[in-house]
Amino acid sequence: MCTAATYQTKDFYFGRTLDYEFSYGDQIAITPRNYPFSFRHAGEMNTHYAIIGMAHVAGNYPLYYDAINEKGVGMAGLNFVGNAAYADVTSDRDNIAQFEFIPWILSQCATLSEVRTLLERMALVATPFNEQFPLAQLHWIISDKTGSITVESMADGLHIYENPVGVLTNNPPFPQQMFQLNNFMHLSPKQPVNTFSDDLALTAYSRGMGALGLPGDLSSASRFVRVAFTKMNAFSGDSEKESVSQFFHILGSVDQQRGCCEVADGKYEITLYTSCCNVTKGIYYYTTYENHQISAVDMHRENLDGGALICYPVIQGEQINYQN
Ligand SMILES: C[C@H](CCC(=O)NCCS(=O)(=O)O)[C@H]1CC[C@H]2[C@@H]3[C@H](O)C[C@@H]4C[C@H](O)CC[C@]4(C)[C@H]3C[C@H](O)[C@]12C
Repeated sequence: MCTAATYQTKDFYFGRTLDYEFSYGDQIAITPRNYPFSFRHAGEMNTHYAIIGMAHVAGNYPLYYDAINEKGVGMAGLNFVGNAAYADVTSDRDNIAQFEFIPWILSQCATLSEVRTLLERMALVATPFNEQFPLAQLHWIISDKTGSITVESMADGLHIYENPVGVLTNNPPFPQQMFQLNNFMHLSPKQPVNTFSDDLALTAYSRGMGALGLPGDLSSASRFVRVAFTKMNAFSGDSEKESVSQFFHILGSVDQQRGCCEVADGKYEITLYTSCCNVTKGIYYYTTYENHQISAVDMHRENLDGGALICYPVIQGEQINYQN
């Protein structure tokens, strides 16, 4: 399972948890402006906006999981297994392979409004990267500081939904996730008052009772409600450190601990990494399951006019700050 979220303070933040039982081998990859993209059905693109994100790099190609561009747009792909379906190539569309979707959008859109325009003539097609990497069944959240959309390519076509809550998890399809929030409209960060019955002396005997009923399990539907509640009520100072810290706390609400979600005998899904991008400033912060210290890569500390990928390894292993 995975969860993505946005957060606005002075700057705009975008990130995700990547939950799985194994890692594909990830790196923080910066695609500079003159890296040549060769799209399978949509031609060559030799100059474009710079991109930073988490990727598996295969044959010098950045297979992004989540990324932002230098203009302030963020995008993440999350599992949508059993529901994702990709189209056949047709002559009247921009045919973009599923693995090209993040580069296609982030290389040329400076705003969410430009994303919407580009999506009008795009089809997500079933062209795999290679035999080793078959199609990933995903859906996507795309955001800028003005809002978010969800993109779901299904058997009945490409769906683009406004995403007013700015979060995404996995199944079921997005309209169902949004609808189920109706069931939780009574939740509140404030203490409840007794509306149950005037004839009973019911009291709020503990802090936090306003959110009694918030689902605590790791299912995708429950994580959607939990992260939506946390994000919509999250409050922090607007400095960089306060914002980044608060963002990791928001996604911490859906953290997956090894042992709680068994996917096969003795195999467990865990939060492999959590990212938090300052989209405004082009900084990719992350923590991993084994390393709670926040690490960061700042795209603007690199020469973004280059033509070769710039990659940083994911730093693993707890960094403990001994005080004596
Ligand atoms: C496994 C990842 C999604 C994690 C997730 O959503 N887990 C939820 C599990 S569940 O549904 O709730 O059960 C996805 C996110 C991005 C994906 C990768 C990116 O799409 C980039 C390439 C795309 C290639 O087609 C396949 C390899 C790949 C490198 C993908 C491997 C894998 O499918 C990734 C890493």
